[in-house]
Amino acid sequence: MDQARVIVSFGADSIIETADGQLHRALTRRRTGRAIAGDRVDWGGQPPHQVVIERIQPRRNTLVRTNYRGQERPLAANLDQLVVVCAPQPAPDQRLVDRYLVLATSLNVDPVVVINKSDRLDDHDASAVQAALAGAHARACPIHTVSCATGDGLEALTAALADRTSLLVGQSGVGKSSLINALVPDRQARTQAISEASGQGRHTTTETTLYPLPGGGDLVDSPGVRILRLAHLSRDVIESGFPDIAPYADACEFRDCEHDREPGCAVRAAVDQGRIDAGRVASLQELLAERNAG
Ligand SMILES: Nc1nc2c(ncn2[C@@H]2O[C@H](COP(=O)(O)OP(=O)(O)OP(=O)(O)O)[C@@H](O)[C@H]2O)c(=O)[nH]1
Ligand SMILES: [Zn+2]
Repeated sequence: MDQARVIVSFGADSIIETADGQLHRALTRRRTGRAIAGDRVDWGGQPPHQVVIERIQPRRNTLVRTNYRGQERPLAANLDQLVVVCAPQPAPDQRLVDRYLVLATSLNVDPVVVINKSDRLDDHDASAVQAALAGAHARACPIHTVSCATGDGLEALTAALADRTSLLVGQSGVGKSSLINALVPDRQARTQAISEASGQGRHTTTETTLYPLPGGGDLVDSPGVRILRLAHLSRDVIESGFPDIAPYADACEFRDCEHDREPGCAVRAAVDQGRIDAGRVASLQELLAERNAG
């Protein structure tokens, strides 16, 4: 059986890239289940028609989107790295950065931070960005400062992405599309090839898509993950996304302490003593509250 990588999927159809670099539209059998971007699959049939995914290889992890009812939809599989993109504009949002760091923990992947638009980064912006990245500092994440406009820092980032499958996340306008364009020089041709392979003029730009990088590794762009619900995660997973707070949380008097005004709250005490960042605690509280509400 031949092996391939799933590039994008829509319903029961997928576009797969075979070992020889060809893109084919492939069908999934009902018993095989739905393939998603990043899946490694065994396929058979007669390209370019009647290509069938016979088996989806076991996934290392699965990125899921959860709707407000708690229903999960798988978006991408086999991620190695979460690239959190931020920029001086739009102003970085610490709560969102902290949510992405928890997402990385829940997927068991390494977070990497990219500060884009270095060409626009003055001292005032730089300190606002650093403040929002308190969680990245606490977790000792690699941080790459780059500019898609000037090319500054892109070489070092390319090296950090080599041979790994990296999911790009970040708020709207930070430059995720610009980064993909800068790192995947044949992106336009690729998008064209995907739409030709898919036939029927399928609209694939809103679907989670995998882009192979010329220097090895892949980038995953997932518009669906921009709405980030984490209410389905366990308290343990959420807390392990906060290694700077976890030791104090363990010392709170109540196991389900919300680190608000509970007596014997070691987290509050640590904030008062300047040992942990108050913004980080606010992020943790927000996630725990959503969990309790959900
Ligand atoms: N000055 C400067 N502007 C940049 C840089 N990178 C991207 N931009 C600009 O920032 C704006 C947003 O970039 P996009 O790449 O569309 O951002 P995005 O994160 O993909 O946005 P969404 O698709 O809404 O999620 C565009 O006007 C880009 O031209 C950079 O390095 N420097
Ligand atoms: Zn507490």
